[in-house]
Amino acid sequence: MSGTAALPILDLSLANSPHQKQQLLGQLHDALFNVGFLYIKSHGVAQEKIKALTSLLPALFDQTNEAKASLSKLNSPHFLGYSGFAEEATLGQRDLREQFDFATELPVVYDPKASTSDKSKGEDFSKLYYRLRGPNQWPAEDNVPGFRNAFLEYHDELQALSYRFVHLIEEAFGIPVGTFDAFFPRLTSANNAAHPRYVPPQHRIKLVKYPASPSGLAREEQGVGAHKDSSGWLTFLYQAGEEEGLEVLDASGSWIRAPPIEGTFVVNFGNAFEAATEGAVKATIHRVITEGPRLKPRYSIPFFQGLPLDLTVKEVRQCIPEHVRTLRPVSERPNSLVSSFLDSRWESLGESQLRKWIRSHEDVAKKWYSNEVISYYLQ
Ligand SMILES: O=C(O)CCC(=O)C(=O)O
Ligand SMILES: [Fe+2]
Repeated sequence: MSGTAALPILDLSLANSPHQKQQLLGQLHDALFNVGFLYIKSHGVAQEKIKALTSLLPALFDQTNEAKASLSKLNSPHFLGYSGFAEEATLGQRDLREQFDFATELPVVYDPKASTSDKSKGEDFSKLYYRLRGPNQWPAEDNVPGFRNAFLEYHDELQALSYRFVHLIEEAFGIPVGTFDAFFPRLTSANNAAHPRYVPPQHRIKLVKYPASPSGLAREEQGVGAHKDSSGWLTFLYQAGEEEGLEVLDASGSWIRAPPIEGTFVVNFGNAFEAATEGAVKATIHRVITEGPRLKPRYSIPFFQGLPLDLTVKEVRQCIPEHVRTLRPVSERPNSLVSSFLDSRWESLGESQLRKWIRSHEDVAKKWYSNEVISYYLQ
């Protein structure tokens, strides 16, 4: 049974007034360290850009099966593209949803033969995990007119929001604004000239459809099983429409509903964030269920803020003072912190991401990666 205890809703416009900002930072501190899940409103993302993308979701999913199959993730060593209904599983059970995985539109960089002279410029793309980075599979413009443009504009808005929000987190942590900026170098010519220490990250955006179930269900069905987000640093989830289903596990082990609230995004923290803060901020477990009749499909759009693939959790930790990392007593830190990040083999984000994608999409992995690589990451 799920509860209805309210999750915090933070009004980001309070950041514009020096007086009210302290109130916002106090609420953010509480949401970070005590709740691990929150809504944000007045977030500055233009409503018409959200609408431009969400209004195309029915057309995107209503493409013919043939058109969708032509965009299958199987075509992509970057694990980008379409996964059909119930093709993925969480906790050994099928997730009753279909989805498109998109990302920041970027060219392939992986170069297994990168020379040492390239390395001296900080451009060594020989590591296998750089193969995760690459371009999207776009639907044909005739099938979903305007999609590419709407997606790219939405992406840019969300990227900007995610960087603004990281600045607020820095303030809530009591560390200088801009501490994490090195992880998010902007893709500008000026930056390229200066060779930033890290390669700008690729963010991932999933477009998800949970079907209608007009007759209701005898028992709860799994839209997506209980999980922590493993794709990024922060997640900004847009729930399009009024259909419910998202639930969050609270500290006492009860499921709390997180229904769509107009004009908001839900924000939560990924595994890397939990590992970097040594569990002071939790990657809160959440799931999507279908309970009873749902007359319309439910659409959602999680934006997973990426990090540079060569960044290690140790490097991030060095930017977070000990007094922040130890805010949660050892006894309350989640056991799952013995996550892949604490195994030195997967310490860099790229290693842990490649492991995650190979484990969750063995069919794609088999097509693009060697048996040796697959068995290494499946151990
Ligand atoms: O669809 C939703 O509301 C949440 C989806 C989700 O948690 C995920 O894809 O990681
Ligand atoms: Fe999630």
